[in-house]
Order: sequence, then C-alpha cells, then structure tokens
Amino acid sequence: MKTPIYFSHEIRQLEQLARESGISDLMERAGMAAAELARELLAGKTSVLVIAGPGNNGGDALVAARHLKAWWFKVNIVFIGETAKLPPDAANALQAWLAIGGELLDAIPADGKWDMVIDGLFGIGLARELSGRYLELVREINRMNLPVLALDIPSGLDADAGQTFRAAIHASHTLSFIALKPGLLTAYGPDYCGQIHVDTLELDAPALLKPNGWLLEKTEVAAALKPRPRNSHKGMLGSVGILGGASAMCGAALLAGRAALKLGAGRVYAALLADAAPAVDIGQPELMLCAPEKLFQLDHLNCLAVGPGLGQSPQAVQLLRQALETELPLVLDADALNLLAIHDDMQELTKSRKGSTILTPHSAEAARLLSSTTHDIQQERVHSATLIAQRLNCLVVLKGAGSICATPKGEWFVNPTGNPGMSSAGMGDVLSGMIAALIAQRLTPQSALLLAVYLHGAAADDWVEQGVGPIGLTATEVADAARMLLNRWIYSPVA
Ligand SMILES: NC(=O)C1=CN([C@@H]2O[C@H](COP(=O)(O)OP(=O)(O)OC[C@H]3O[C@@H](n4cnc5c(N)ncnc54)[C@H](O)[C@@H]3O)[C@@H](O)[C@H]2O)[C@@H](O)CC1
Ligand SMILES: [K+]
Repeated sequence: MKTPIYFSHEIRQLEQLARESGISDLMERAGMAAAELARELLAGKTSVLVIAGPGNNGGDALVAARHLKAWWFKVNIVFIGETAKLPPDAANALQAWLAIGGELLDAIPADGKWDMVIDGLFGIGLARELSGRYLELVREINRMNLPVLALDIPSGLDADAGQTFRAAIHASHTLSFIALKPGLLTAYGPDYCGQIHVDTLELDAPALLKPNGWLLEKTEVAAALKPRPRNSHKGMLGSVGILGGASAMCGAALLAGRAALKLGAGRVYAALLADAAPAVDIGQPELMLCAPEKLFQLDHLNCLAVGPGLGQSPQAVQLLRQALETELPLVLDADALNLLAIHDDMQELTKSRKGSTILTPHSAEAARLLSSTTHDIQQERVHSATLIAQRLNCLVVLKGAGSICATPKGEWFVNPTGNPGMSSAGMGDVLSGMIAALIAQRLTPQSALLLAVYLHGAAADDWVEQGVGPIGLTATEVADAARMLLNRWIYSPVA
C-alpha cells in the first residue's frame, strides 16, 4: 500500500469529511493511539510528563494522559493556556481528566523525574513564531534530554514546510495522526521528528480525499526494474551521454559517467568541453570520452545528462540549446539549470519538448529558476518543486534533506532516504548519471527519477550504517553502494 502525504489544510478537510460521515471521536482515537505507543516505548518504565497546549493537540495529550493514568503510570500534566478557551473536544478531554482525579500544573516542577515526555503543546494549528512561556517551555523540554513522544508533530515545527517557528521540540518519536505531513519529512523535519509513526485513526484517507503527495518507498520504486534476461546485450541496456566537464570541472562529468556505468547503462559516453580534456578516463576506462560535437552525431543515445561541470561559456549555451532541440530524454543539472534560468528561449524550448526533461536543482538553483530566494524555496519546498515542474513541463527533483520529486501533473513525492554525508561535492553529478542510466534501461523517466533519488539516499545510508560517513562520505562511494543495493533489491529481494 502506498503511503499518502497531506498538507495540514487537507488534514483539516479529512477531519471535516470524517465528521460529516458521522465520526466524532477522532480525538479519543488519537489519544488512545498515543497512550498505546507511549506504553510500548516506556517498556516497563513508569513515569511520564505530559505537556498540553491550548488547542486540540493539547486535547490529544489529555486523552493520552487519562489512559496512562488508568493503566497505573505516574502522570504529571503541565498545561499552558486558558482552560476556558479550549476548543470543545479538548475541553471535554480536560473534564474527563479532572473527573478521574487528574490535576494540571502550570510549570514543570524543578525536582521532578520522568522517563518520558509527551509533547502535546502544538500540532498543525501552530500559526506563528513561538514566544514567551511557550518558547521557554520548548527550550526547557529540550534541555531535559529525555525521550520525547511528539503528538502529531514536534511542537514548533511547521507541518507543511518543515521549518521551525523559532524553536521546536526535539522528539525521539513522532506519532502523526491520520497521515504524514510534508513538514515531518523535509527541510528540518527529519532533524526534529526522530522515528516517525503514523496512526490513521481508522480513516481511509485516500478514499476520502485524493492525495497529491506520496512517500517514496523501496517496494514501490524498486518494482520498476526487472531482472535482465540471460540473453541480453549492451544495446538492450541503452546508451547514456554526459555533456559537461569544462576546464577545471572534468571530474563532475566523469563522476556522472561512472555512476551511469555502475547503474547498468550498456554504453556511456562523456563529452567534455575542456580544451585539455583527457582522452581516456584512466580510473574508469570503460567510459568513452569524446568531443561534444561527436555526442550529437551518435544515433543510439537513449538519454543525455547535461550540466555536470558544464560551465556557462558560449559553447555551453550553444550545446545546451542543441540538447534541448533533440527529442532525447534529458537530465539537466548544475550549470544547465543556471543557463536555463537566464535564457527565456531555452525555457520555451523546454516546455514544448517531445522528449522528457528532468531537472535536478538544489535550493539555490531552484531559486534561480523561479526568480526567488533560497530562503523562500526552503520555506515552500513542495510548492517550489511542483511550480517548476508545471511551469517548465518537466519532472523535477528539488534536492536537500527530504528531496521533493514533482511532476507536471501536480503529483509530488518526498524521499525519506539520505543523510548529511551527502552534503559533499559530486553527489549531484552521481545522481544525474544514475537517473540517465535508468532511463537508458527503458524505465519511464518518472520511474527512473523516483528510483534513482531513493536509491542515491539509501546508498549513502548504507555506508553510514557501516560506519563510513556521514563524515567524509564520497560521491564515488555512493555510486558503488547504489550498484550493490540495486543488484540486491532486484536479484535477492528478500535480503
Ligand atoms: N485535524 C484532525 O483531524 C485532528 C486533530 N487532532 C489534533 O488537533 C491538532 C490541531 O488542533 P488545533 O487546530 O486546535 O491546533 P493546535 O492544538 O496545534 O494549536 C492551536 C492553538 O494554538 C494557538 N497558537 C498557534 N500558534 C501559537 C503560538 N505561536 N503561540 C501561542 N499560541 C499559538 C492557537 O491560537 C490555538 O489556540 C492536530 O495537530 C492534532 O494533534 C486530533 O485530535 C485528531 C484529529
Ligand atoms: K506536538
């Protein structure tokens, strides 16, 4: 089953649709799910500090506290807000808490000792920067250094953008209600959420409201590539061209080319723009190096990646335009994106191309494409990726923690794999080569993009699990691990 992702306004729509269908106990369901998860995580330990805020997130916390108390846990609740202003469901939850003899504290007792904190301060209703007592409380909880179970979303995190409202609770676990939200998975989300759990509250969300966002998952992305027939030859496996490698940047094109080879392309040509370009890649002699003009004379290319080390010379401009005029599937990265951003005619060419175009910007490149700022892109990563995809009629991956893939039809995907070891030179070049290799092997451009993005991050994660990285992880190593994982997923899928 695919995992949907909804913006917070869509979660509210779902709540409304559930109410209209006669479901009125969502807060009870959420509180029970939270209590059950807390009990499991406490694993025999007994005391819990519950933080309840002024809205329905606080209500969830009050319900969870009531169940934990009934199960004989030692529970203290700190409530910050005005009880008279609680929304109706939360007010009921408070009455039920008081009815079993529960009390409310207005600050964390200085001498208290707890095994876990349950964070029900703010959920998807957080609407502005934290300040005053709320801000102090968030900082105080973070200083306590205890395991924290965040309800719905760590308080302080924006459920849609993954940005913090000045500060946010560092959770060790987050229990997301109804469905995932993008802010848990992108930008700062992964830094604050810890392990993410989802409880659907027994709602079949996709049946109620068609999702546009999905989580990338191994079972989905790996299904795109099938085992090869024994009777295969390199022509069947496709030919990739890499265009880039201007003076002092040959390495970028070589990295992309090597990654394409390792991801299984039958033949890979790297056309380097540098005057003193090498004639052979000594480290990877399987790679065929050629002059840029030669690349366009080949009649058997299946995909062309333009950009790694391309530079912005007049020759680069002319070659990019030539590439856009072909009907080949194109992967555009780095300076190809920067040139696209400043040449309106090339944007028009991109929109009307017959072949698919895949753009792989990081946030600064996306900002140039949208005449925006990196800050604004990061504030709206999903929206930015879908906007580029729709404006330029192309597939997009907006790279960075929780990469966003977007299609021109408005569908988007968030990638959960990857780690900070990938913040190093050459990682993007490798990704371009990987996407191109999968397209050359006849995956649809969208399947190739989604598989490559997921695999790229998973390969880096694999190294970190082995203790290599995140510090010092190299792009070459990621390509090697991607090859190994891909073979494992296809030929030993159980492992
Ligand atoms: N939407 C749903 O279907 C469900 C929602 N539930 C819970 O309800 C939450 C949403 O509840 P609410 O909409 O009441 O929102 P929240 O509980 O997240 O917070 C809203 C309250 O916080 C205040 N507030 C917002 N930003 C503030 C700031 N910076 N400083 C101080 N006060 C601030 C608002 O004025 C409002 O009183 C969800 O996250 C979830 O935990 C669950 O009960 C289950 C079902
Ligand atoms: K919370």
